[in-house]
Amino acid sequence: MPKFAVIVFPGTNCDFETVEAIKKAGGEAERVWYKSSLKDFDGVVLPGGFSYADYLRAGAISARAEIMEEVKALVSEGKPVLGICNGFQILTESGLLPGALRPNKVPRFLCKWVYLRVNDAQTAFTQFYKEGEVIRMPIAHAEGNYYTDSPKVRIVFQYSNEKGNVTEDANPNGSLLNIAGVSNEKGNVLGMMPHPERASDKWLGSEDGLKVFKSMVEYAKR
Ligand SMILES: NC(=O)CC[C@H](N)C(=O)O
Repeated sequence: MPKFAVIVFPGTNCDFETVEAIKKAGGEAERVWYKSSLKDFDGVVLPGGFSYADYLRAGAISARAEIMEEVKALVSEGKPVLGICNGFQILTESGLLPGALRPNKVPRFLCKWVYLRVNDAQTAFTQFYKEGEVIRMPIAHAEGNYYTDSPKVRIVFQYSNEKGNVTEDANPNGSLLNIAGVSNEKGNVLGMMPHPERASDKWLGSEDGLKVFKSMVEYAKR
């Protein structure tokens, strides 16, 4: 069974839920304090929260922690690395994903349910979805306004309406092309602002996020 490290920085707050979601998806998972080592793990999840209180820019300080060098090594070995919300911010700040997450267009914290269109079902985290599938998950962020000028990016999730139309109305934060999640060219690093772990059981209001973890667990078995 593949084993995942869920890295905990000072201020991380979605680590327990993320561990539960990975276990439900059939993997093993452990919370790993950022001063530890990543030996013996088949993949990594950087969960959400407010690491270092979003000081300077969200994710900027965590991105410079020593453990991120180990994360980079795992990425080059082809292992799956998922960043959720603050984790996505850490991935862009560390250069593991292109682009940046700027303050929301309306500069305040947004907490609400959104619809997403799956644009790329070929990554390590989306192989169990269908291209064009519409899924529902919560967002909770102040700095989720994604921008990039890099062509080396795969658009994985886009904010859409219920029918899957990628419209301006459906864009909560001003992201370029309604981008909610991107991966690297190889498809083994995914960053996403919506929270799949908060949509991983019916009693949470949706289990549409579970396939992110199921896909990742399956990919890590290879
Ligand atoms: N839920 C989160 O991970 C929040 C991320 C970050 N602290 C922000 O507000 O943008």
